[in-house]
Amino acid sequence: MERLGLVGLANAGKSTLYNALTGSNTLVATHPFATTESVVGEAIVPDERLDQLAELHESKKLVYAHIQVADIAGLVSGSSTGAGLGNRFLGQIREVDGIVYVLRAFADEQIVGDSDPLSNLETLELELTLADLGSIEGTLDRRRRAARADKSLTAEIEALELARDVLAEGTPIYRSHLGADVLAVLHNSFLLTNKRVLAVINTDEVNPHGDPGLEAKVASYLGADSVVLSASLKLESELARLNPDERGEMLEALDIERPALDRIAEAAYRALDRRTFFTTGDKESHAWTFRAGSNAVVCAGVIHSDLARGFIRAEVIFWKDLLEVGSWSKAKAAGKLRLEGKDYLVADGDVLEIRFNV
Ligand SMILES: Nc1ncnc2c1ncn2[C@@H]1O[C@H](COP(=O)(O)OP(=O)(O)OP(=O)(O)O)[C@@H](O)[C@H]1O
Ligand SMILES: [Mg+2]
Repeated sequence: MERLGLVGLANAGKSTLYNALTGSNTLVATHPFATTESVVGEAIVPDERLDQLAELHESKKLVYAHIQVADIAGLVSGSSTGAGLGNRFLGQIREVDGIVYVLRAFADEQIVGDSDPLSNLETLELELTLADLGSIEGTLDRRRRAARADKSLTAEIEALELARDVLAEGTPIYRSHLGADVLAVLHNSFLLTNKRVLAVINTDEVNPHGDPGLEAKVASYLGADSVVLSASLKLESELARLNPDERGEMLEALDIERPALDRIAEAAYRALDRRTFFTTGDKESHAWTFRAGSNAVVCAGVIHSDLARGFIRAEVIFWKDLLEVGSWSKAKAAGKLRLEGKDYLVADGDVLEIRFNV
């Protein structure tokens, strides 16, 4: 399962977000470095399409997609050289597939820390970039030594040098414009900045909608297709604890259309290139996760390896079309189910039934 790491300065609100996303109860405290060991939990990726499909078929069970979330110890300026909790948590960041920068914008004199999201972001990026620079220089040394006996390493060394130059300028790999061939080489280097990033600006409770101008600044800093969201994570964590009725009332009173948590989970899922197909019926409606660009056999294998092994064909209808027709059996009777073969590229939102024989 894909894992998202929450990265931020001490007291930025990472554990608050972690608890809200995963329904956990990890320590949230006003003192910095409350989190010393990273913890990993699972967050539901809410999906209204699944809700509607389940309603249509009166499914007894609903299974949402999930992503893993890791709460990581706070960074400080100098972390890459061992300050604060130092290098320990850098290893924890290495293990995640994508990073959520938690940027503090809320002000509270009782809680130490800087409330300027852009300067938060600069500090965080610099630490990750310096850590990458150190590790890539180590790799380069080793590869150069190995290359004396093995000329086939020349191309790899050139790619590493390009990445080193980018990092030395203070630019993280994710906004470096390095070519795909270089990125492919870097894949083996387990860098911290060679990952997808998202940013969450953690606002004051009185201002849950945030500041669009600030959001735009953070987005332009992070680069063209970056995702930046604003939320008061304290408020969100309180909302997450309410029952659905109370939550609905509260959201309405605060004029919040969708909880930020839902938007964060969904944006992270998409940023990690995850997509969803569904299976649905009276027993169960199920959201299955696949990597964007997968074909029907690969998706069949997500459900069960037997379905991939014995794949014959897939019956497919887009979720919206299924809702319009009224049910799977009506869609079948009306000839609205498409028959697709192994190579069919499954679309986000497709409803599938796999025909197979083992
Ligand atoms: N939007 C907010 N408004 C006001 N207070 C907040 C907000 N978000 C978090 N806090 C408070 O800030 C403090 C620090 O939060 P939290 O423990 O989640 O930070 P953290 O990033 O996990 O810190 P650490 O790096 O020390 O583990 C807590 O007291 C929390 O209640
Ligand atoms: Mg914490």
